[in-house]
Amino acid sequence: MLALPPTLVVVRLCRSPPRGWLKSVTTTLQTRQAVELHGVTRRYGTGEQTVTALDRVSVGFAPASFTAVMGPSGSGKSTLLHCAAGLDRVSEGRVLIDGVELGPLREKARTRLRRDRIGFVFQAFNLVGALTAAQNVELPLRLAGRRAAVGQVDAMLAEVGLADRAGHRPSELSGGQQQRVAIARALATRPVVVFADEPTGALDASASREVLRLLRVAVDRHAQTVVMVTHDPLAAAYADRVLFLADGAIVEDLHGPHGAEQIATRMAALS
Ligand SMILES: Nc1ncnc2c1ncn2[C@@H]1O[C@H](COP(=O)(O)OP(=O)(O)OP(=O)(O)O)[C@@H](O)[C@H]1O
Repeated sequence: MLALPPTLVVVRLCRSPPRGWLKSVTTTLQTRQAVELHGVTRRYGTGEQTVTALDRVSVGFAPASFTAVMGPSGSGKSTLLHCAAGLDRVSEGRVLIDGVELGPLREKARTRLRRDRIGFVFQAFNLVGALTAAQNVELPLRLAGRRAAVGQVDAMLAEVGLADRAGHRPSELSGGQQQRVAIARALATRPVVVFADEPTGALDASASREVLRLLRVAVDRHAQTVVMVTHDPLAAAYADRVLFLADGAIVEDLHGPHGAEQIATRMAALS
């Protein structure tokens, strides 16, 4: 079957006299964003204790793009990620994943959408300690009520270079290997978007490079969208775009690949 690109096709039909026949058909092709935030505000607390963690943020993340989100501590990076992923409710504004607006969804539908279209990678790996690497990778499929196709889990593990570790539990793997299992798990359902919160924060330089390479492969080979929070300019240099946050707002949107030094310079200038 022909795989259509993720585009939104808007067809406008205009009725016109005298016979009510179709006068014109206008077809507009417009690229749909994998993730969209429109005027998103997130406040915590009430009264004088109110903290505005995100302040009217509007941003879109294109299909098959890799974005790094940077900014000083407390600037709203994790809040942005959690609101975009539907893990946190927004105070104002709208969030769309793959064209579906999260706001009106009930919790069950929201969970299903997260399960089917979103992958997560966290700094702390968050693997299930009692399960093997293969069982961890298969978990999101099982939670979605699906069974992995024959060889699917092995293929995912091979893709992250861990074909020979399928039967190992997380405690028997290094930090870098655990994070690679977490990436295989995040990608198992072939989600539209992968949100990564400091995925290299707990890793050494060589394990970090491998994790970032795998996220890059998800974008370049599988056309997935990656949004990654990081403090590390070296990690951000793997992205196509760097968003800088300050006080809950986007203060710079750097497009195109940039070197780590350039990113570090921008970051220093903004903080
Ligand atoms: N559940 C919460 N209750 C109250 N305030 C919160 C909550 N979560 C975040 N905040 C506040 O919102 C602001 C943004 O927090 P957030 O965690 O998004 O920042 P961050 O840029 O990810 O920081 P860091 O780099 O330190 O992880 C901070 O001032 C934080 O204290």
